[in-house]
Amino acid sequence: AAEGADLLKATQLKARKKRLRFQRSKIHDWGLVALEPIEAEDFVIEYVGELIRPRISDIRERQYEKMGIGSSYLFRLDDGYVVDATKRGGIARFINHSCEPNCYTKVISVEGQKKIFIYAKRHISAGEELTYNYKFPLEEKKIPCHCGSRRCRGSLN
Ligand SMILES: Nc1ncnc2c1ncn2[C@@H]1O[C@H](CN(CC[C@H](N)C(=O)O)CC2CN(Cc3cccs3)C2)[C@@H](O)[C@H]1O
Repeated sequence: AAEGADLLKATQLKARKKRLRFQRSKIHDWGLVALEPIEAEDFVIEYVGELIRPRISDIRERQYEKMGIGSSYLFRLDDGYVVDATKRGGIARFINHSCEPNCYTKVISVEGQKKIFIYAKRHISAGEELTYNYKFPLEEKKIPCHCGSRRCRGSLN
């Protein structure tokens, strides 16, 4: 019964899929833009990728670095697991970071499978670029942030 409810919930989330477009970003390379207004707390999109164990993600991260695809499309979960959208991923992987984001992410277990859902933090107008806080861990080597928001922290990590 619980499984069914989860599945139903996930399906309902899917049903309200928003019209989004992948295009050049003012923040970095490519980004995702809302083609229609999105209400606060609305479900926007799922961050689809492969769920991989911590060890595998370390190996892949080194691989991606070597292949020069820069910071990969790895979305780290709190328990160390990672959703890797590099090879098999949805367009959510193009959402950029902002220090004042208009979206936020939630990890929900659907039938025991962890999924990353992205919701609107506030009303988003058509034409706005979607952003969420990457919450990267602090590092020595800084990635400068170009979110352009007034309270920008200056770096992603
Ligand atoms: N507020 C920000 N300020 C500066 N840089 C940002 C910001 N927010 C995202 N970033 C960059 O974007 C990567 C996250 N990327 C999100 C989409 C990206 N815009 C894209 O076009 O692919 C995914 C990674 C995978 N990499 C492939 C590459 C494409 C071009 C050079 S490397 C980018 C991050 O790791 C950053 O390097």
